[in-house]
Amino acid sequence: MSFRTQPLPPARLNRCQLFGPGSRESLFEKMAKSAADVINLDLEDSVAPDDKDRARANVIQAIGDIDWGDKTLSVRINGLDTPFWYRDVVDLLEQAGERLDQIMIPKAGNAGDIYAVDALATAVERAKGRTKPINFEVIIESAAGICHVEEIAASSPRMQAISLGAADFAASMGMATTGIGGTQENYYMIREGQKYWPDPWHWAQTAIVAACRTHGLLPVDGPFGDFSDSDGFVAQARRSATLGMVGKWAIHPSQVALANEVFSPSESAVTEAREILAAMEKAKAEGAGATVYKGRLVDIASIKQAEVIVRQAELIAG
Ligand SMILES: CC(=O)SCCNC(=O)CCNC(=O)[C@H](O)C(C)(C)COP(=O)(O)OP(=O)(O)OC[C@H]1O[C@@H](n2cnc3c(N)ncnc32)[C@H](O)[C@@H]1OP(=O)(O)O
Ligand SMILES: O=CC(=O)O
Ligand SMILES: [Mg+2]
Repeated sequence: MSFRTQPLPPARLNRCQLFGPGSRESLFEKMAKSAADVINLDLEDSVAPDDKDRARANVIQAIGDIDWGDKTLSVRINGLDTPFWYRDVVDLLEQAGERLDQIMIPKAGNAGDIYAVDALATAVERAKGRTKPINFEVIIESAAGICHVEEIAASSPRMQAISLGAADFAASMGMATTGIGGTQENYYMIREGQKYWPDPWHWAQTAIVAACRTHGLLPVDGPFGDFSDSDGFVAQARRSATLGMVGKWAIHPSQVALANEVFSPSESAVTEAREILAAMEKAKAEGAGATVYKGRLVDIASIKQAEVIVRQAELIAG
């Protein structure tokens, strides 16, 4: 046990991040009116190379023109291996105004990548007298990224969240699939003639959760490409929530309500968590560190588990 206290992540909702291409401005109002907690206007992989300048200009215009309510507003910039990213950072920070909360850095490979964006963002903020420092969120979606996830999580005080990007991650790892997230047909075990499909994303997710929890960031599950498969989306999201992730991307509006539902604790879970806290209060008053709740052990660790659920319920209640 370390003597350091584990830092809490930013106290804001991140149950669903809705993405839309910066080149499709007809979607922006719809995104703003959605029930997503976070909006990601994309300048990266959903925008064709010839459309990058137009998409950047659209996004800058929309950040100022549209009422985004109390959503966290984020723009995904282009990767550091492209000629586009520095212009994304400079123009966003010089022209987009203070409504922009966050920049999403894709394909981060090590802490140096975040340092580079931090240095540029800091220079532009100082030059322009921007008073609200821009936050960062990062996508882990490469072999290098997952190898260096802990140093990436620790890389800058601007860091708020890390997502798993299943599509690029699969490509970088050389995984034999074109699916984006979810169950993979050929990733199965067999016992007595029965097939069973484990989760190929599990280890990368847990590595991200551990890095995020160590450094007080929000761990987020990325895209689920087959937006016609709502059962598959929910199953993936439930696994992510069970592992400690706080939310999931939506790449289509049909996924927003599903993500919000999975990442909001149910009434019965909140009631049970509150009852566990009450049972432990009673135990403490009686000088005990452990007691029995509904026939099972609860102890001081159970308080921390219950608090995770109650904290999320309180955030949702506002
Ligand atoms: C691997 C990655 O990097 S994922 C992240 C980057 N990718 C993206 O940002 C892609 C985001 N998603 C999209 O671009 C689109 O949803 C697509 C291309 C997948 C599908 O688009 P469409 O064919 O227009 O979808 P569809 O016809 O089902 O849309 C239904 C309605 O939802 C709207 N809609 C579609 N996508 C979005 C969105 N992302 N946000 C808000 N509204 C949307 C449509 O405008 C349409 O509205 P209408 O009923 O008022 O006409
Ligand atoms: O950027 C997201 C991904 O899955 O790749
Ligand atoms: Mg990607």
